[in-house]
Amino acid sequence: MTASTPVLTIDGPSGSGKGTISRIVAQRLGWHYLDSGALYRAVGIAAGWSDIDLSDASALVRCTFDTVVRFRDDAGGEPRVIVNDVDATDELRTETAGAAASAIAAIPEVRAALKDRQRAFRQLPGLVADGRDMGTVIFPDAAHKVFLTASAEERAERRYKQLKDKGVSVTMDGLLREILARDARDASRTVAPLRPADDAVHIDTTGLPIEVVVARVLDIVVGPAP
Ligand SMILES: Nc1ncnc2c1ncn2[C@@H]1O[C@H](COP(=O)(O)OP(=O)(O)O)[C@@H](O)[C@H]1O
Ligand SMILES: Nc1ccn([C@H]2C[C@H](O)[C@@H](COP(=O)(O)OP(=O)(O)O)O2)c(=O)n1
Repeated sequence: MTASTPVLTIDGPSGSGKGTISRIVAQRLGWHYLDSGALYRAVGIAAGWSDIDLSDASALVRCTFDTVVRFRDDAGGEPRVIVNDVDATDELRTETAGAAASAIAAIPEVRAALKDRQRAFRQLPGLVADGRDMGTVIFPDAAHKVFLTASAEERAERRYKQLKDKGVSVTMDGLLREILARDARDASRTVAPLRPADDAVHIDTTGLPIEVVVARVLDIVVGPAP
């Protein structure tokens, strides 16, 4: 990692479009991509595989050190995520994994254990980093910072469509409740809470098509398209 390697941080709540926008922008810029939420999700599901209780902080910290996460490109699709040699991509995207990740992410030692692993993604020619504390804690010196939001209703609707397309059976009411609960937990924890960096550009994506958000973010990094 070098401090001179450019970083674009994209933080925001669940369903604001961080992953989608980050992946497209990283591809257009030819930069690396860090999905930091996948690391927390991976520890959450690895803890589940080992029957570790989500209230057992010391076992969760050991599990964080023991969990090996690898990202494998999938020819333009969503990268596959390999957890301890198992392709866990589909299990990682479930709301159960998201809730487990949010719970373990409130443990300061778990966050500390993942810090260097996240910073190691900072490699030339540049990095797009997506999460909750990318601009505030992991890459506070990033040259470009974005904070994405959207109304909770629209975020729940996006997640509903996304999960329905994958054949997962969910209800809008249940998803909205889960999103609001996760927002509250991520924003209220004492360590690295979900909040915009002071120097982040806010983009409210409610009603904005993906391509418009991508263009605004690219504009922040490289200036307006000719
Ligand atoms: N601006 C947008 N308008 C409509 N749908 C969007 C927009 N941004 C993202 N989506 C869709 O919403 C879903 C959740 O997006 P995702 O990138 O996974 O959000 P996050 O990483 O913030 O949780 C995906 O199905 C994605 O295609
Ligand atoms: N940098 C990060 C990334 C994720 N987390 C925690 C908090 C989130 O609710 C969970 C899951 O994050 P993830 O970005 O994968 O979830 P969404 O795609 O936004 O629904 O992990 C975190 O605390 N810090």
